[in-house]
Amino acid sequence: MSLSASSVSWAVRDRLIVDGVSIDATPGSMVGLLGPNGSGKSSLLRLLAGLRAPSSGVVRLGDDDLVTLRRRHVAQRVGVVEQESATDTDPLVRDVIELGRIPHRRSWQPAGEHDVDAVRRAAAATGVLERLEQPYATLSGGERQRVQIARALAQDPEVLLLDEPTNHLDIRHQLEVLRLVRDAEVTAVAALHDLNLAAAYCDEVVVLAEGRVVASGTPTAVITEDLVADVYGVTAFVEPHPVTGALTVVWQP
Ligand SMILES: Nc1ncnc2c1ncn2[C@@H]1O[C@H](COP(=O)(O)OP(=O)(O)OP(=O)(O)O)[C@@H](O)[C@H]1O
Repeated sequence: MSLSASSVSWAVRDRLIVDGVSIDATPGSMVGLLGPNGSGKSSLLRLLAGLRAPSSGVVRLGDDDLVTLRRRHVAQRVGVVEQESATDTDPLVRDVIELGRIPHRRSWQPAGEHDVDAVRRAAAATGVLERLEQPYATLSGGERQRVQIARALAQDPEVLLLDEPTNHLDIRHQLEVLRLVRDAEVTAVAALHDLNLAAAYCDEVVVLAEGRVVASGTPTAVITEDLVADVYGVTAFVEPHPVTGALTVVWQP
């Protein structure tokens, strides 16, 4: 399923946080949102998720304007992994992942066999199967992040929106999570800070600065030494890796 934004803006009081952004995530593709702190990545993801309505412009899920769709219809199709997910109860890991099944159940229905299977599959895919009976609050930061990704996968979404899904993870789990998202049959949009990971896993990247798109396209076309200097204000060397050929960004300290 495609997800697109056309000239989407979002303002708080007089300040435009997202300013006329257009992006197009084609079915099955993985789009990376790049840009410095405060450039509007999380705000844009919330607009794409329908958690906020744009001040102007349109977000479309498939052919439909997101604001016209019922919440449940969206929840059955769009999974969201936000940066911090606080809970005010003390659930087990199993309960947290099972939340992903709620949009697929009638309100009075308890979890069925299909739901239990979906939870186990998502937990196995994210490496948290052994943690299912552990209180969520006692997990490490990286484990919590993987449980949140498991919750979104258990939702069996067609679109997955992820806000810095790798920021707490060790390198093996960073690679595993991005591989999982790329290989899942979903359209994914992920805010990422690591340009090397974005280049390795994204079909397209969109670079934001002060709420506006300053570049978009394939990682190789977009992630250049000039762009890094302009957008992040740092010097980098961008070259194909001598062994793998992958685009590699090395920082000048
Ligand atoms: N509800 C709000 N009220 C006021 N300002 C807001 C609100 N939400 C976001 N902002 C501001 O909008 C700007 C963009 O924030 P956002 O979280 O979207 O950036 P980001 O690119 O995700 O940043 P980071 O990389 O640090 O996570 C920031 O300056 C932030 O302070």
